[in-house]
Amino acid sequence: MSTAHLFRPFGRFTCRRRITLSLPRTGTSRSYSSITESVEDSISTNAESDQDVLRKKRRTEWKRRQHGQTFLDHIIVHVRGGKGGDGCVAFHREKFKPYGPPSGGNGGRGADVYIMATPHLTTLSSVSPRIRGQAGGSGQGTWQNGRNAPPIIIRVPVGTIVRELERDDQRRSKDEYEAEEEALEGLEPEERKKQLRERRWVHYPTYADENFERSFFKEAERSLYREERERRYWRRQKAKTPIHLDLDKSDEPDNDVDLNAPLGHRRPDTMGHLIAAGGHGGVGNPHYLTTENRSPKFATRGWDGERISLSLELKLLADIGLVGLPNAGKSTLLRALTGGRAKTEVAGYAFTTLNPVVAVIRVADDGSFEGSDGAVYDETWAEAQHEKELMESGALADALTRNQAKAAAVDLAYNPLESFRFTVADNPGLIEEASSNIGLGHSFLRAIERSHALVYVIDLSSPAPWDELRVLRDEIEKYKPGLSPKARMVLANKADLLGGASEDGQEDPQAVREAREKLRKLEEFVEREMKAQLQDSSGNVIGERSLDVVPISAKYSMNLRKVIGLMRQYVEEAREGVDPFPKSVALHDVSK
Ligand SMILES: Nc1nc2c(ncn2[C@@H]2O[C@H](COP(=O)(O)OP(=O)(O)OP(=O)(O)O)[C@@H](O)[C@H]2O)c(=O)[nH]1
Ligand SMILES: [Mg+2]
Repeated sequence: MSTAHLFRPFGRFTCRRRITLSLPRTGTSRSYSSITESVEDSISTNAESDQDVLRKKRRTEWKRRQHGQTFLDHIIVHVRGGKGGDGCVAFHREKFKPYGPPSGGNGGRGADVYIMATPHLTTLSSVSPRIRGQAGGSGQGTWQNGRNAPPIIIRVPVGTIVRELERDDQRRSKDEYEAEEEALEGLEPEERKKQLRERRWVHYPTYADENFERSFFKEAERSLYREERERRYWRRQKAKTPIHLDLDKSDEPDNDVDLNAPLGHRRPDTMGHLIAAGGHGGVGNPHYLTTENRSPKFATRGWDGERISLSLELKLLADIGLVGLPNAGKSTLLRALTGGRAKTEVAGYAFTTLNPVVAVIRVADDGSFEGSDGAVYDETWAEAQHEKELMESGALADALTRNQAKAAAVDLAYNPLESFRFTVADNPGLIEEASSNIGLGHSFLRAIERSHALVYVIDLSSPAPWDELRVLRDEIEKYKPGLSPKARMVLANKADLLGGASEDGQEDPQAVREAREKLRKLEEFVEREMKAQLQDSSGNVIGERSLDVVPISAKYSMNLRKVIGLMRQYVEEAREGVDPFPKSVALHDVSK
């Protein structure tokens, strides 16, 4: 290849070696030169026409619709605590005791709803969008109280941010009081009063009208409404400080206690964080027994549980996050680093990647990795097209299927002794003014917020790659101040396009000089303007760190060993001293 001059100081490989295109599904490979014409033909004829770009876009969208539900990183959940059970109106009956005392039991408590971070989950897709706590059991005669409903635990992956939706948020569902108001809306005052009473009181059969006339009942009703006003006041106070939890640590208990064990069995200390309390049970008629009223014929119904709407947002945990403008080649790089295993779409238009994709990189003892065989990673569409052509021409008729290949344990699979693994997140492209919600906005950057290190991917073939870097740094800093010093490396991608490669592989000395000059300028810029300030825990600046600049070609898998080596070093440094199995209870930050 004509770009050897750029990589020479960085990598060990020889750039003139034969590059082969391996097709991961079949294992067939053939010389790169023999397939380039067909691939290039298809690119040149297809890339130009708008219709084809549109077709590719439609295909990506179709794929997203097909597979989009398997991974969820944001969901709105409407939660209801269980309703309390109703109190009971009953009188004790016994032989020779015609007028026994009131004996109605109290209702049981409705289910509380908890949220718990667990390391066993990786996506929010198992969380149901509507969660309803079970109602408490109703009280019964002979002083039998109703059963308390078992609590519900919503399990979410570690790294989930839980936010209660604000009162003015359109997506919020009604709380318990608003729901009642809505049900009574438009009713005549008399009818409204009747319904309100119906929702609060249980009467001894046929005694309802008589109860309403009695002063005991009126007194009880006044005191109930007083209590309710108080409750409503506290509920409003509570809503002023919405729930905001950053579940960064596992809440799972240490031992093997069964969280779903029936009541009465030993329970762990923590069930996570209480987010919606169940309603209290109503009280039975003995509660209203006084010296004046010896046979109260009414009891109260259970209270509604709390209703809240939560937004759950998952911050992915990738060790390294790739950040770059659209079309810089981030997805191509991720595919190259994983030997094509990372299923992330690659195409020549902006915003191909719409969701973050996290892939695991496995590194062997000798520094090799799955993509280190020098394969070519073209646009996914072009590869699929090529594979289709091979299929149609019958070239794959005798090829082993994936399962056969596995069974035969042929050396198609990358299977060396793995010595280190880490995760890398590919992100949608970031553009200038993303903070003003231009392009895809910033929302996806949460995926890399918890990364140990960030890596900028820029297009070296663009006229001024340093401008790209400036935009990226500023946007990241705008998104979260203090995030940009996490950047450790600048990958100058598409280096293969520089150097004036001609058909016969000859280098153009003038173009080579220009390419070298451009790289040098980029390095100078990084050294001058991109230095990261290192701070100690109390915020004092303790030094500066320069970023590594590595020219690569993601498409032709060039210089990637060097990249892997550096990434490994960053991850090792960051993991040092970090407890791999943090266990403490997550913060409950209600300050917002
Ligand atoms: N010549 C050359 N082309 C490359 C290289 N890396 C990526 N490309 C091409 O650049 C285009 C964009 O690549 P992607 O990997 O989809 O870029 P991206 O940064 O993921 O883009 P978005 O997902 O839109 O943000 C595709 O046509 C790739 O084939 C490279 O090293 N050399
Ligand atoms: Mg992409």
